[in-house]
Amino acid sequence: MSSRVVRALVADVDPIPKEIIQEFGLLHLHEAYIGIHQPKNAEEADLARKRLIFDEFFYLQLGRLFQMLEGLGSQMEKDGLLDKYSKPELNAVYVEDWSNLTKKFLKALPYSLTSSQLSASSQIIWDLKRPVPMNRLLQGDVGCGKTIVAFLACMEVIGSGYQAAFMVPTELLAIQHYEHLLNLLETMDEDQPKPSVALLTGSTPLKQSRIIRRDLQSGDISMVIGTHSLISENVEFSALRIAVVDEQQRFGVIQRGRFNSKLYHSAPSSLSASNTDTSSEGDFHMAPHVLAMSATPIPRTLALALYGDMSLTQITDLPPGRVPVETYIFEGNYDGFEDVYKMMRDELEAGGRVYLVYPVIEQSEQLPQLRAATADIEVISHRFQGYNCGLLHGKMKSDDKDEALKRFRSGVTRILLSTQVIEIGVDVPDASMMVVMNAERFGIAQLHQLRGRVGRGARKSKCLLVASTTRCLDRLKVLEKSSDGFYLANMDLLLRGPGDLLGKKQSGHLPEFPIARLEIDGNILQDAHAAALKVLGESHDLERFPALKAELKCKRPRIDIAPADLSELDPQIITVTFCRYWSPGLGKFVALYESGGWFPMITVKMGATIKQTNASSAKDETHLLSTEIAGFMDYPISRATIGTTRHRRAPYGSLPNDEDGVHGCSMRCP
Ligand SMILES: Nc1ncnc2c1ncn2[C@@H]1O[C@H](COP(=O)(O)OP(=O)(O)OP(=O)(O)O)[C@@H](O)[C@H]1O
Repeated sequence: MSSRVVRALVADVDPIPKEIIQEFGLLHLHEAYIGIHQPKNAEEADLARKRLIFDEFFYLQLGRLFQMLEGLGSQMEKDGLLDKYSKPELNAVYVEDWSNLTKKFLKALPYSLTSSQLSASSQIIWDLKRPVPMNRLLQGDVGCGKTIVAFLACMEVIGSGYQAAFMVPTELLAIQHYEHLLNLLETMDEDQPKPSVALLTGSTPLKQSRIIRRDLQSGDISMVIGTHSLISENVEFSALRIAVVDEQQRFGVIQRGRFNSKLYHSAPSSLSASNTDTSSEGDFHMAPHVLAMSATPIPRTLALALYGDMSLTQITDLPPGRVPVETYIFEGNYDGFEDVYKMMRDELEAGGRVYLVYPVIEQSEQLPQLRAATADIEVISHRFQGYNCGLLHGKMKSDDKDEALKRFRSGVTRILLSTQVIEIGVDVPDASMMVVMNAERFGIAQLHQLRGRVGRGARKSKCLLVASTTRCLDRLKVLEKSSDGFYLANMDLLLRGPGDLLGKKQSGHLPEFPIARLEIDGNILQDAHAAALKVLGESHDLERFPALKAELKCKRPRIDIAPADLSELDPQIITVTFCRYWSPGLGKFVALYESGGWFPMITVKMGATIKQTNASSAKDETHLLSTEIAGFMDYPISRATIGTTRHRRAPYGSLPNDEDGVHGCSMRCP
């Protein structure tokens, strides 16, 4: 059968331009089809496979970039976008041209930025000065100093009179960042008005949170740090210009995207008096810039496949003076624990501070082999008399958690028994030892994160991983050998595949690749990305490559657009509702859009604002889903196609919640 099909193939079927085929050493598509079915030798089979994989990646990258270009107005913006992706190093604003506030903040830091931090900040500030919303992922190994880069970005927009929001996944982290920022602002020169900063979390008392919300709306507060409370509907900003999402892998695409509905409408606030900003009136209705930060390094291949529509910035160096954490693996038997306790005692006697990390808070009958934090505190206190022990876990009240961390930070407690609640972001530079109980319960990337809680100061630090059985020792050994998060992530990718590495939440957003395997085909993906940039660089709208354009169109989801009454549509405010199942019973729905792919693109009329609100006739579920679409609005928005749509499963990926392959996406006028 297959040989008959192969014989019937027309030779001239290749939509990819000849120059790309030559430059990237590809087989012609016809040869690839023959080669994959009837290879003459292994080399030909390999080349055929490479070509077919290239196509899988190429159309994905081309589709995303094409969508992004479509969303931009002028030729200059389009050139700018392609330039940004092809030569990111050229798009940087040097320190002299940062806003006065940012420069003063930089000057007040107790250290100099590393070269990676400086170049990341310069690239981000370049983006902030453009009238197109930034969508950037800042990656780096644990403890590399991403927070300060994000703070600088916030200062830049505040210095230009706008507001900044900084969202983190836990309260503990929110408090830590808040206090850190206040300390830094404290040391700044007095002659400059200082930004007012607020902390908003689920535990903020109602009265206080009302005041904060009022001041955010009026513009009296320039920056807010908090948990996902920041994206709740009742938080409104007067001029939100940047949303920083720390530890972005903890938030879904949906939550990140919610910032997009917090468009800014009003003129810049009081701090703009001293600004050097070049923003124009044209960005009046712009969605905020989004700076996502990821502490679990993701191999570049995966990042491209996952976030092909985001600019990527990596911090590749660590602050000077860091000594790599020494890692030791122990078996959790009697001798193993005696060795561990001995090392702990030595560390404490030498003035160090120790984290003990447990997989569970309380002992469980089902899993008696797991050591539990609360159950162990007596044992440890007894064993290490003379050293105060503290307890920290997710079930404690917010104030108690904060207090426990403060006591550890100040050295009142020298041993902190904790769960993985400390895994992300906790920064106690004097902590010098970490012991992880039942270490086999944690993934490699997670252990690397945990280990990153020590070795953050100049003191030499150690990490002791205690495994329950000998069987698990080998898997943990990779941590003994390497302290490079990118290397470990690559190992994880190779050993366990992208699904396990990313976890369910993130890997659900990976497109499907029938032939390619991300863990081994990363080079082809990079080539495909470069090829897509090249093609679009030569012809933004692909008019010069009609066969390619036609092919791309076939690869996008098919959409039937029903006619709708446009007369009532206010082009300034359009409400978007996303229904898993399209239902004509939901009232007068109009609109949505013409393309899809892995992320559907929402296109709205020039100058229009998408405001996401609750559709009045919608039930709860619809409302919930209505917020999901916001997650896809990471694009500059410029054009509208009005109608009601249904589309089939995207051939190169699927939409979240794509259970039956049929979606309805609707846009509704208010
Ligand atoms: N250039 C620098 N020189 C010296 N210390 C620095 C520098 N940059 C940051 N630091 C310090 O390094 C520590 C780690 O920084 P930060 O908390 O920003 O790391 P991070 O990248 O967010 O890491 P993690 O993901 O582990 O939380 C902090 O104590 C910070 O003050």
